[in-house]
Amino acid sequence: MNELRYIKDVILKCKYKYIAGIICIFMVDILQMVLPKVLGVLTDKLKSGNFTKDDLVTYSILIVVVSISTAVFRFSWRYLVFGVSKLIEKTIRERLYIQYQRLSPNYYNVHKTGDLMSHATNDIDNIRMMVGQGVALISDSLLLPAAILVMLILTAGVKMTLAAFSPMIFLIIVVVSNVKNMHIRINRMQEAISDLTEKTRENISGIRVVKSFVQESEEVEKFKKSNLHNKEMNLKFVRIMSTLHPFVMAISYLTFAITLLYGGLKVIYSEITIGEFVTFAGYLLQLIWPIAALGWVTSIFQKGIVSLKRVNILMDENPDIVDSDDSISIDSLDWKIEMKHLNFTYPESHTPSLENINISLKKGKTLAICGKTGSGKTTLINLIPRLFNASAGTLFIDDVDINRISLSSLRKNIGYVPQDTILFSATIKENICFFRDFDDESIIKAAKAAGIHNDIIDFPRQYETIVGERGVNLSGGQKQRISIARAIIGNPSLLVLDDCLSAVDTHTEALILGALKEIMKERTSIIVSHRISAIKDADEIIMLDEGRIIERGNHDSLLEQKGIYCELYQKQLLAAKIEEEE
Ligand SMILES: Nc1ncnc2c1ncn2[C@@H]1O[C@H](COP(=O)(O)OP(=O)(O)OP(=O)(O)O)[C@@H](O)[C@H]1O
Repeated sequence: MNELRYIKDVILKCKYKYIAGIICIFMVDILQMVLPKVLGVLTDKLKSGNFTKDDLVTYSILIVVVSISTAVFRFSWRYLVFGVSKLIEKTIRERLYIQYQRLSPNYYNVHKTGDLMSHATNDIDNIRMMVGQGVALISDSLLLPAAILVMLILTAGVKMTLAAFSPMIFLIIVVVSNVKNMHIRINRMQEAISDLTEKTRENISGIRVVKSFVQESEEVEKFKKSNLHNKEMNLKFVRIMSTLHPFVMAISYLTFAITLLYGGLKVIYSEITIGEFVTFAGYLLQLIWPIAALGWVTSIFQKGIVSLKRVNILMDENPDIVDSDDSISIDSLDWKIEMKHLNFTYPESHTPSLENINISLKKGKTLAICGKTGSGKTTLINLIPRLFNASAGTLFIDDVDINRISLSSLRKNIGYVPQDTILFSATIKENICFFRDFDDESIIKAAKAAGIHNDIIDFPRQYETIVGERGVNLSGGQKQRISIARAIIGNPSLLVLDDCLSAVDTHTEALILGALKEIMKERTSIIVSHRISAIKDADEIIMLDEGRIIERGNHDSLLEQKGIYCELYQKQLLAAKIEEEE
């Protein structure tokens, strides 16, 4: 079964446990055959008046032994089969997580987070149910009726057994004809829960925006719609199961009725004894459970297969940004960056986001990128750590085509501060180190350079303060500065700051840039900013507009050009003056 391709190795590794578990289920089923037989023999003995005290003791001991053995085998199969299912669950969850790390950033642009989260929760639960409960139930549903069938034939012959089993043909027809329908409904149920997860995630992460735009009731309405859709999808599935279950139960009782009629007649005509009839009826009563479980098993397997298919699609996905076959690892790069006639269009877009970009940035120099929102600044710098791939022959680091440099050696050398600051639920120290090994001295040095050290030592637990939902609430500017400390602590060869000082005031910005100057002196740097004050000291400044460089030079030469840069500078000067006067 190709659907099992990502868990086949774990199943094979645990095959002996699985087999032992199934043997234990079989033993439970065999032991269940003893009680009806004992009841039948006792009935015949009582009727014939041959029942002795010795019989009483023998049969009582037999029943106790059977009960204890059944309990031991029940415990064993649960321990073995559920143990395997837990291991499969853990392995597939781990593999999924590794796959999330492998996939390229663009994958996350085109797939909903709710969908990805639902793979890691609902789908994995369904797979665990299938390989645990599902396997146990299906074994029971096949082995127990098989054992019962043998015992029935031995007790009352083939004819009576066939008569009792005949209603089951309908059962098989109904279950088989519903399988496709169940598959479709389960798929829709999974899609509905993914949508609901996405809505909840979006609302929680955007709660501040929702509140500031007074959109709470609209959000509740949107959620109610999605919740209702989820309920309807679930109800459609429940409807199938609700018709299936009573039908299954009716079939089991019909089986029992046929037995009573047919078996009763046989007793009347003395073809079988009352004891044999009691045994036969006892076996048939035991048949009710596996028949009833059939609907449940079908649903567990259907859900598991749908979820496996969904997870497999994600696992089959290959990242589009990988090391090339001839990739080279360079750790001591000079970090001379060159872009030659570089054009870039996003995979899902038809309009280019960058056109004919030519840049030459030498080691130790600073390039500043300025431009209106949407002009292509972030796109340009995202090409350097290869978050997106530039076309071959357009982007070079130290004269080596970037596509030939191994991803890890490239990214390890870049200190990147993104526009959106992300801090993890951990201590400030861990957020700066980002789980790499640095001594306290380096951490403090980086924090000082990022202008956040004084803020940190004011917190009661200083560097051990937990940030995030359960910890201290940091201001936007504080988060940005921790993010800068994280980027510079590793002593990167290239420092990339993507508009990361937007949340601090111009005074703090000047302080941070002053401290960073020392660090930037030794390495190549790229700063993206809307504020002229943040970029005016750069060796080269480029102005982007609709993906093209429209002006370039240093601060003085750009002012002389009296173009857009100069206009922006005048506007910002005026705004600063007004602010000061106020
Ligand atoms: N993942 C993406 N897929 C498709 N188009 C994108 C994607 N990201 C950005 N774009 C488009 O590329 C263009 C440049 O966007 P980019 O984010 O680089 O601008 P920016 O100058 O950094 O803007 P801002 O100052 O607002 O951050 C825009 O037209 C934007 O809509």
